[in-house]
Amino acid sequence: MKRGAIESFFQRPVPKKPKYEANANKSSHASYPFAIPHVPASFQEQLGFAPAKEGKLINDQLDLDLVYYQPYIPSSITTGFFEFLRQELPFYRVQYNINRGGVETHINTPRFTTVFGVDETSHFALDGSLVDTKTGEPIEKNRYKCVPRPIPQCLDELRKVTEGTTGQKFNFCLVNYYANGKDSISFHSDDERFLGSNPAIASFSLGAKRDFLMKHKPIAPGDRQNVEFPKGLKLPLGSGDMVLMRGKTQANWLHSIPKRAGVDTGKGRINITFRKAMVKGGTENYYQYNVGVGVVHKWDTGSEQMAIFAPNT
Ligand SMILES: O=C(O)CCC(=O)C(=O)O
Ligand SMILES: [Fe+2]
Repeated sequence: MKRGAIESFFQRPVPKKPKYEANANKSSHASYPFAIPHVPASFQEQLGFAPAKEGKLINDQLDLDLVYYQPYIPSSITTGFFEFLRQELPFYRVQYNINRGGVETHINTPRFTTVFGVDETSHFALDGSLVDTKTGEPIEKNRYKCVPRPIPQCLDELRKVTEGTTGQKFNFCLVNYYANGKDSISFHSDDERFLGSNPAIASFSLGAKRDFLMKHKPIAPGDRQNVEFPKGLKLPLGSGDMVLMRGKTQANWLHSIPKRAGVDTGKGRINITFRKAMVKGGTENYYQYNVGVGVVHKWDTGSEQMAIFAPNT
């Protein structure tokens, strides 16, 4: 053995034992960089008890319509489910250029992202191929520039439970991983036309607690003159919580997860949103901004961080 090799062997961190029993079954698809295990059977069983608490309506402000579940996912599985998803999903750190008022700007998305699903015009057949929703025939080869990915079983089980609770249908699952307090999402609304009017979005939190800020969009002078400008909101999203945003919320409110410094900011947080895209532009948009064209990252259990995924290592 070469000198150095033995040292690095002993210095290599020992992977932590996972907090769950692995499921031997996996979701596989040509579009996945690697197979994604099904949710452990014990988690699946516990998901049957969701929502763990009744949702609280928050609709006492102008144009705001939220249901806040504190928590939605049973607390018995939140830590395990967080660790499972962090370890088993492919993640990306997407970069892109935008043109803001003639100025070309390079954006480094300040969090890890991944996305699964396809808009209403197509769906996945059992063999994993895409078929046209109206005709049931295979879609034309050039329908998408991106390669849509089916929602893996481990997220699809949560989607089904969420559809049951909310009475809404979802065909997309977006996942954010905030590695620490430096990762964030700036104020925005999910009001793209491809979601249709008054979209319902179910947004889950797992892992570290992070503040979710909401503020009303500016009201044009002369518009709604006799209404008081609504106060902002701060929801301290904890592991297992779910916020359902619906009605006029996206059209009128912005939301963000700001950067944070100090205690607890070294811990990771996963956000999962379920949405429904109506047209193919939604599929192109979601893959462009949440998968992109860059390298795949996967959780490294030894160093306990996202690492560039190299097959067969
Ligand atoms: O992380 C969160 O709670 C919010 C994520 C979000 O707003 C989004 O992905 O559009
Ligand atoms: Fe959002």
